[in-house]
Amino acid sequence: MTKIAPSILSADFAKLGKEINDVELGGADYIHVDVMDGRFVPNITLGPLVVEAIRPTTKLPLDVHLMIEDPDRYIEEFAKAGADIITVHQEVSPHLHRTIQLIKDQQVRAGVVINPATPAELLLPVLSDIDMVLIMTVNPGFGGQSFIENTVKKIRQVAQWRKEQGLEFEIEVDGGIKASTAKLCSDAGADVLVAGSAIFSQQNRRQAIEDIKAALKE
Ligand SMILES: O=C(CO)[C@@H](O)[C@H](O)COP(=O)(O)O
Ligand SMILES: [Fe+2]
Repeated sequence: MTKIAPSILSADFAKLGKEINDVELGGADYIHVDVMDGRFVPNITLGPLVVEAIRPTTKLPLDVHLMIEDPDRYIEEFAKAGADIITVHQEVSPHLHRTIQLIKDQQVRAGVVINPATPAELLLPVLSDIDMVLIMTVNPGFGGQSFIENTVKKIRQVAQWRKEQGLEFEIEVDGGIKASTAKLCSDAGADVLVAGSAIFSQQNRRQAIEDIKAALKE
């Protein structure tokens, strides 16, 4: 069953706990937390203190997407704050095995993210070491951007490698996911769909989540 991970980047930050509760009751599977440093990406969002503050508000896994330079420096802090999954960008992780090990040392699920212009082949050396591959379907930094269709072939490629190698990592996609793009990704092999604006821009979050799930069945 395909999972839905609402991205709180598009939530009302003045009432984050309530927003998280709303999507949890609406059928979300993970809570996706976008951490941006104003360097790797132009935007600045939140840090471990906010992760710690939202941790008690939900039973769902916190899926922490680090869009920061030098992620190794902050992995332990995010883990202690309550992250269940930490994903780091390939583009800022020159010692990827070491970074993955740092995450696993914290008993947290480890994932690697690639930008739309980063070739999927760069994941091959670490595929057997990770719990998640996150394929960006927009350039990271902001919510509400348009889906880049050219990324779908990378989802298919990673899903094929997973099958050939008998691996079990999840494939997550992030950016521009709504009812019309969700099925493309899920048909290509994505197991977890991150959606920010498509869910939080709607008054009825349960309906927004159900609309995405319904589109997968068409
Ligand atoms: O990581 C990011 C953006 O960099 C995402 O998680 C966005 O928050 C997704 O927002 P939508 O494209 O779904 O509005
Ligand atoms: Fe994200």
